[in-house]
Amino acid sequence: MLSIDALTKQFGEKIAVDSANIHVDKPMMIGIIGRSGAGKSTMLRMLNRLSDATSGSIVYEGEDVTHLRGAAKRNWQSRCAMIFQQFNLVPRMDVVSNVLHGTLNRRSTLSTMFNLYPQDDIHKAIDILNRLGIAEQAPKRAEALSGGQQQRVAIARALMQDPKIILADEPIASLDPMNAQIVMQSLRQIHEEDGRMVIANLHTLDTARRYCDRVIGMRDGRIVFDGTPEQLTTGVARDIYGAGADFSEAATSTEIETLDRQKEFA
Ligand SMILES: Nc1ncnc2c1ncn2[C@@H]1O[C@H](COP(=O)(O)OP(=O)(O)OP(=O)(O)O)[C@@H](O)[C@H]1O
Repeated sequence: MLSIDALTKQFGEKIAVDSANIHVDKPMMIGIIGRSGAGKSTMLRMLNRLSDATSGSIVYEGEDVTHLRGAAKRNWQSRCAMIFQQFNLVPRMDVVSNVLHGTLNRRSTLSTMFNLYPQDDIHKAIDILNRLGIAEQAPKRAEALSGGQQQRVAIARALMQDPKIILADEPIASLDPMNAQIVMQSLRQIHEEDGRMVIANLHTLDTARRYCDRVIGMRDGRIVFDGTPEQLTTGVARDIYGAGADFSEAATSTEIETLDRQKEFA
């Protein structure tokens, strides 16, 4: 389904991603972990073609997407929608319009200029917002929402494109533990109910373990681990993070589990 072979990105002397191989044969939820600078963002950006690979290939369902250009590249980008740590919404625009922005790729310049959206798209946007539990926020300006709500708007915008793959670059890094949990649950729900593949860069181990079917560990541009959450032992994690014997998992925790424990005792 998705084959990444010897994918490499070089910035001058720096090899940000070094000959990465990832093969995925069915839609799953994949977490990419590793310390800052390990190459996680560069990997997702190459997948989405925001950044061109220096060498190697990305093949999705038999189609080589590594060198697509023009309309074919835009088509690929709408099949693998990306969400970001900082949500990338238009702050002063209302929530529905932000979500409808997800259809820009397939709308004419004229309808875009005059902000004309087909009724069907508006209904679809509201349905998606409803599904993510934020339909009542639809008329508000994006900037009036909490971070967790804004990230769900960003997910809704991505879903407008009906993507096969959702790429999430540190989707919860700016959120408090409660909102982080809601956003990760939304991504998991989209994966389970729609069968979409989700690939998320996560800077915390517990989140990857808890929500993902498969975890990929990167260190200095290389994939040093690819396995199930169960296989991700503390020893393996120490290796991924390049930490010493004093490595503490708590140092990479979003405290989601702590939050759950608090709920249990409440
Ligand atoms: N446009 C660029 N020009 C030069 N070097 C870059 C560029 N983008 C990334 N790098 C370098 O490539 C390496 C990998 O960066 P990348 O952002 O992919 O890592 P990351 O694992 O996502 O880290 P973070 O979590 O901090 O974003 C880093 O050393 C970074 O400095």
